[in-house]
Parts: sequence; structure tokens; C-alpha cells
Amino acid sequence: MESDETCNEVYALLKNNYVEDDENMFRFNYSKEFLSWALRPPGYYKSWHIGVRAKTSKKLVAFITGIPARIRVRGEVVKMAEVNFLCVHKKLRSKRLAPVMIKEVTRRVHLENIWQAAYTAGVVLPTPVTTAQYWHRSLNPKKLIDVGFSRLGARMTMSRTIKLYKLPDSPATPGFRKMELHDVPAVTRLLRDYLAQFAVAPYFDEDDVEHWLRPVENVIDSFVVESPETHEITDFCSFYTLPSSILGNQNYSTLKAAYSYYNVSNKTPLLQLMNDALIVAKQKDFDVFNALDVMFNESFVKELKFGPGDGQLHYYLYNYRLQQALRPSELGLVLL
Ligand SMILES: CCCCCCCCCCCCCC(=O)CSCCNC(=O)CCNC(=O)[C@H](O)C(C)(C)COP(=O)(O)OP(=O)(O)OC[C@H]1O[C@@H](n2cnc3c(N)ncnc32)[C@H](O)[C@@H]1OP(=O)(O)O
Ligand SMILES: CN(C)Cc1n[nH]c2ccc(-c3ccc(F)cc3OCCn3ccnc3)cc12
Repeated sequence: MESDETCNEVYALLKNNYVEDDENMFRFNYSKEFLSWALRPPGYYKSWHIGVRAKTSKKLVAFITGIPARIRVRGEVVKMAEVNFLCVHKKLRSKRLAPVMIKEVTRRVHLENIWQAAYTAGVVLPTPVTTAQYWHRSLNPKKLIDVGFSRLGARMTMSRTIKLYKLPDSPATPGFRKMELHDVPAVTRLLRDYLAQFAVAPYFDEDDVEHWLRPVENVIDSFVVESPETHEITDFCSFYTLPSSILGNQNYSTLKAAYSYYNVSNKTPLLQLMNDALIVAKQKDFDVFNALDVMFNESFVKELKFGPGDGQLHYYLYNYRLQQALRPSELGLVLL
């Protein structure tokens, strides 16, 4: 088991050296409990959590991770490594350390007889399978404008903007409630059937659903719609917590962001389900709710007052050739 001390070192390396937006105003600040959740799913390999320490100082200066995942690509379920958290300390950039990290995680994945990988990046690398746009829905517009995340619209006042993004105090859908452990079997059935309609998606069993979708405070929030009449679970929505450090602002240090994860709309219209997700995210004091235009997300972003982000997220498969490229709407995979 990685020691607490090592977890602290990984947290600090990422907090100070991980992904920033194009204008270097924000940097992802994954929490320790989030990293523990993200890196220890069922069947994980500790050997796939790879760090490099400086020779004399012993300081952690680079990191890369893999976790095992069953990914269905069209009709075929493939055992893959999901590679993530590639990070080289800012002082050691452009020394070709990244290819070394990638080669080493590849070598260790091969040792477990796994030959494919999936990953995403904001940068263009040899051959994305698809490219997703990200969208942001303001929940705390005053703070977002104060920190420079968004700008006051033309001919808009601050009070008019606050009113524009105002949300009801509680969800509209009858039977909308927090997911609990006993919902795992029903949510597994619901999610597996729903994800079957996308060309690429995770193939979750009940252990996966228990790990990835059961609520964990400040990490993952998930909700079910339980029909008040039949007590059947008809719908599901979830979002994960990923704050960003605000670089160089006097009044605020952290942006509290929710990221749309997996949502299943069967009986409840997706628009209403996602509006309820926005409502509970606002209740939990998130500043912004983010979503990629994967799955059916394009169908609600405009109507629910999301604005387009200023970048893209490219999806990659390693050592797996897809006959034809995908549209983001054919993608049922969200990586952390
Ligand atoms: C069968 C299993 C297979 C498993 C493996 C599958 C593949 C997994 C692949 C990994 C998936 C990770 C997914 C993931 O974690 C999610 S994407 C987030 C990546 N991390 C960050 O952006 C954090 C901030 N940046 C850094 O720490 C450094 O800039 C990094 C470490 C990014 C590059 O360090 P550096 O000091 O700036 O640069 P050099 O060492 O001098 O190296 C330059 C080379 O690195 C290529 N590069 C740059 N960014 C990359 C990126 N995001 N993926 C892949 N490659 C990337 C670049 O194209 C160039 O290649 P080329 O010149 O040869 O063309
Ligand atoms: C996915 N996972 C691999 C992390 C990751 N790596 N590279 C990235 C590039 C963009 C996004 C992203 C995905 C969805 C979204 F709504 C906003 C995003 O970035 C905004 C810009 N930003 C960067 C840091 N702080 C703010 C994530 C990532």
C-alpha cells in the first residue's frame, strides 16, 4: 500500500505541476481522497502507480499511473489500461522525461498481459479517436467573473447575470435521491443497458459500479430516480468533484468544479435530470458544472445555459485500430 506520506507527495506534485488551462490561470487540484478513489479501483495494480525521485533530494519529480478497465469497443470487450496523471515537475520539463514515463508504464502493463490503453489529453498527439468539446454552466457567476473564469456578458449587469443563472432550491423530479449501496444491482443493469448504445464505453460489473458510482463525500456524487409508485430505479446521474487552484487572485484560491460523469435517462427527460444535477451541485456550493459533449450531453448544454469552453479534450486508444473515427456522441467513456 502506498504510504500516507507518498500520497501526500503525489498530491503535492500534482497540485503544483499538473494541468493548467491555456491561459495559466487555473491548475487542477485533485484531492488526496479523489486520487485514492481514482487509482484504487477493483483489481488495481500498485506497480502501475509509477513515480520518479530525484537522486540526492529523493523528492518526487515525476508520476504516471495506469488502472485496469474493461472497455467495450463496438461489440468487443477489451482489457485495457487507463493511463492518467502523467506529470513532470516544472523544473524538469523538456528533458524527454515523459517518453521515459510512458515507456515504463507500457512495460509494466505488458507484464500483466494487457496490450491496449485508453487515455485523454488536452494536447493533440498521434491520432485521437475523437475530440470532445467541454462546456461550463455557471453556478456562482459572481465568483467566476471575479476570478476571470468568465466575463460579464455585453449589455449585462452583475445582478442580471446572477438572476440568469439562478436555480430552484430543490430537484424537480419526484423520487430523486442520493444513490445508496443497495442501489448497486439496479444501477449496474441501468448503466450497462444505457452504455450499450455507444461505440466505446466502460463495461462495468457490480464491483465496478460500487467503486466508481457510490457516493464518496467531496469525490463523487450520484443520484437515482426511484419511482414513488413502483420503487423501480428509472434514472441515474452523477458528477465528480475536481477543484482547480486559482493562480494569482487576491480574494479566492480555489474554484470548486463539478464534472458530469455518467448519466442515464430512461423515464425522466435528460434535460430535467441534468437540471436536477445542477440544482444539487449548486446546493453543494459548486461554482461551476462542467460537461463534455460526449454521449447525449450536446442535447442539454445550450438549453441549460452552459457556455462553450475554450479548449478540447482528445481521446486516444493505444494499439487499437478503429475502422472509422468516432463522433463524440458515440463515446460513452469519461476519464478523470
Ligand atoms: C499497452 C499499455 C500502453 C500504456 C501507454 C499508452 C500511452 C500513454 C501516453 C500518456 C498519456 C497521459 C494521459 C494523461 O496523463 C492526461 S493528459 C495530462 C498530461 N499532464 C499534464 O499536462 C501535466 C502538466 N505537464 C507536464 O507535466 C509535462 O508537460 C508532460 C509530462 C505532460 C510532458 O513532459 P515535458 O517535460 O513537457 O516533455 P518531454 O518530457 O520533454 O517529452 C516531450 C514529449 O512528450 C509528449 N507529450 C506531451 N504531453 C503529453 C501528454 N499529455 N500525453 C502523452 N505525451 C505527451 C510530447 O508530444 C513529446 O513527444 P514527442 O516529441 O516524442 O512527439
Ligand atoms: C481528463 N483528465 C485526463 C484531465 C485532463 N488532462 N488534460 C485536460 C485538459 C482539459 C480537461 C477538461 C475537461 C473537461 C472540462 F470541462 C474542462 C477541462 O479543462 C479546462 C481547462 N483547465 C485545465 C485545468 N484547469 C482548467 C481535462 C484534462
